[in-house]
Amino acid sequence: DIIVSTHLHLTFLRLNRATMTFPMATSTASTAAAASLRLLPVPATPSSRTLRFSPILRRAPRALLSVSALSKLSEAPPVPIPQEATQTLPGEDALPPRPGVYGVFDPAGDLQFLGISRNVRASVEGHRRKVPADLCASVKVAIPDEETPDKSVLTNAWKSWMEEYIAATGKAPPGNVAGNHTWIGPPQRPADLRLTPGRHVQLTVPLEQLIDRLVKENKVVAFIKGSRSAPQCGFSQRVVGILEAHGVDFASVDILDEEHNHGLRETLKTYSNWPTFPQVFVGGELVGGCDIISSMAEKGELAALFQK
Ligand SMILES: N[C@@H](CCC(=O)N[C@@H](CS)C(=O)NCC(=O)O)C(=O)O
Ligand code: FES
Repeated sequence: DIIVSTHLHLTFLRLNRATMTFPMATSTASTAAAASLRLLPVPATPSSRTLRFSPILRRAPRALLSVSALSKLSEAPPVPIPQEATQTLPGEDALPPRPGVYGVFDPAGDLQFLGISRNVRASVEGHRRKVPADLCASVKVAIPDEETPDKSVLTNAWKSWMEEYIAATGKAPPGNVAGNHTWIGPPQRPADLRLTPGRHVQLTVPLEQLIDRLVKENKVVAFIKGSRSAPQCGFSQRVVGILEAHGVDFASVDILDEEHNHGLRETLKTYSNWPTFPQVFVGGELVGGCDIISSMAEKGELAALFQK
């Protein structure tokens, strides 16, 4: 339910605080701290749009629905989060199950993470379970007036809080810095490719033809034992590790997946004239298996190979 992406580059928008409008896509003011950040993309919205955000005021749930300016991060009231997972979270007035932005603070009051969520309450609950308790002592929340706000409304509110924090401290919250997976976990790996939809579907073309198309349509393909996220053999695991460490954008095919790749294990040996797995193809040609890829990596030859 957390929709913050850590893979995309962020450019900050200058915020016109007098009118509380965000001149969209007009400014790329980035700070030194922002340069080291890889956070949310700037949504391509053509014109200015007015944000209507209100702070969560404890014991004043109606304030949620009033139309007022987005509270500043520094001024939003903190909602304490009980440390014990068995203790219930503060009420839905303070922590609503609604779309919004939130900042999580450690016991010293330092901001650890700024998030966007379609359900702020559920996200905070999730963090409380997964993140060490000493990072999660209180939360500040801003919920838009609309029940189902546009993603750009949330994104802009998040940016405004982030901008305020960076202006005040010169750095991003630790949990939002690229590579920190404490709060939103590591990026998902792409799924393994499958030659067929399943054994129930009768093939109308020979398997060789499917292999041929697959290795020609995908620049780099690794045929491995097991899936990319859970290789079933040390040789395959090693090759996946090397490709990932080099940031190679590659497709993987599990030759042990008899349901979707039935017959591939033997047919590929004939197709490539290579008796073992893994097999790495680049531009439709077999480069080699584990030994070859490992030695190329050691000699620093992989970058050139994958640039071709
Ligand atoms: N020296 C090989 C090591 C890989 C290997 O020996 N693979 C074996 C065991 S996983 C294999 O694929 N055997 C054929 C088979 O299992 O069908 C390389 O560089 O890739
Ligand atoms: S499956 Fe045993 S060495 Fe690869």
